[in-house]
Amino acid sequence: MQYTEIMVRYGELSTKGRNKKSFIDRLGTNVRHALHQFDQVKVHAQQDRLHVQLNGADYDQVMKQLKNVFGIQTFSPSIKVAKDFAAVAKAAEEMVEEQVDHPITFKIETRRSDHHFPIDTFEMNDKLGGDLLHKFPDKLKVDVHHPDLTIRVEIRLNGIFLSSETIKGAGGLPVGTAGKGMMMLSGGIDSPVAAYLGMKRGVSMEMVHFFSPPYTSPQALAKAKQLTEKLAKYCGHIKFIQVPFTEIQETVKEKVPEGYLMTIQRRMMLRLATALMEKRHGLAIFNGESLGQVASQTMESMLAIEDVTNYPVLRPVLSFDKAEIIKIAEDIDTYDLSILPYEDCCTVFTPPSPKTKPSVKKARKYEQHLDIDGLIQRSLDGVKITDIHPGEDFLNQNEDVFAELL
Ligand SMILES: Nc1ncnc2c1ncn2[C@@H]1O[C@H](COP(=O)(O)OP(=O)(O)OP(=O)(O)O)[C@@H](O)[C@H]1O
Repeated sequence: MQYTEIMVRYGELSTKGRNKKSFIDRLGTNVRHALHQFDQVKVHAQQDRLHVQLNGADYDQVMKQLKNVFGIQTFSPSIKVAKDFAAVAKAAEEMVEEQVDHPITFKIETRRSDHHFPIDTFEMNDKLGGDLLHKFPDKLKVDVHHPDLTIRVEIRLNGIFLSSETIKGAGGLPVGTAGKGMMMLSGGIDSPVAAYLGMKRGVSMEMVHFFSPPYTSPQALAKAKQLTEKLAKYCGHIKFIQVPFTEIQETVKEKVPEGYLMTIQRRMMLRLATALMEKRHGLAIFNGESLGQVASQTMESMLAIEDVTNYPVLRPVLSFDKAEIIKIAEDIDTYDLSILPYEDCCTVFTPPSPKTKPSVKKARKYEQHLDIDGLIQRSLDGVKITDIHPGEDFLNQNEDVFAELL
């Protein structure tokens, strides 16, 4: 079928009242970004729908990219024909010929925004339905309630559009409409899922990754970058901020009682994320914590850790079970990467029995022995930022070393 455009239906954003225009504009920009490799494609973001004019581009390839754009409810490959019944009938016949190879039920669903067109919706349904029944008596039967195939006809000012498939989009809100967030990305299973869910609600994420050479290897860093690459397809590109954490961890280990090692390390991470956010104009910190999953993920622990920041700390997977998180990780293709063997900076310095109910008072007291400002500043001085795009390869540069680990 020579489709001429993909018709895109908006999701939740159509209910956003005054903000609707900026949401639609942002979605248009995001779709243009996602389709930038198709030179001939033109994107028109209008009030009720977004139209992707193919101008000869491969519709399958275009739809594959569209599936990753948040803010899209559904989309349909469509064919534009002249405003003339014979042209409509010809295109509908071609659709049936191509898509129907055994007897099915069908209906025609017409919408008419051009009220000057002489055939109204009822007449079009009737006439086109009759035409198809006449042409395919053995293949088609009408069922207006639960048809196997619905042929949609839209009569608009600039032409008549026919479509028969409705494909589910990624849902959510366009990335960028909720502002910028700093995602604490570890390389485990949970934080990439949390990043995905945050982006799905319109957050433009920057990844913050703490690494501790020589306790953590270059592969652990490469893995976090590769996870970022997997997520970049939802927004075009993502800034990856790698933050050296060795000196902080060594100092904390030396000076803080074992039960509070993890709490103080997390407080330091949060201080760093806060400093980066202030510099980079973010609005909230995101992490992959799920309530009760491990010692640091109790409410007491969250309270003791969040004590060091005034920014919201958002946890998109807070109430999910591990199995539910894994299911999303599999769906977004981060799971296999996340379970590769690696040593996270937290795992290396995790005490055998961290406090599950640390107190804010004690955490503050133990930190009195640390040069907090100096440690934070030296870590910030070593920050490196990379812009990561879909398709980039970080792991295979380390293939041999990985093979040894497996
Ligand atoms: N090296 C790191 N760099 C950045 N963030 C980290 C790092 N380690 C932990 N975090 C953040 O702290 C959260 C909790 O980490 P923790 O290791 O306790 O839990 P987890 O359940 O294993 O999470 P994940 O599967 O995301 O690693 C992570 O989800 C992540 O947001």
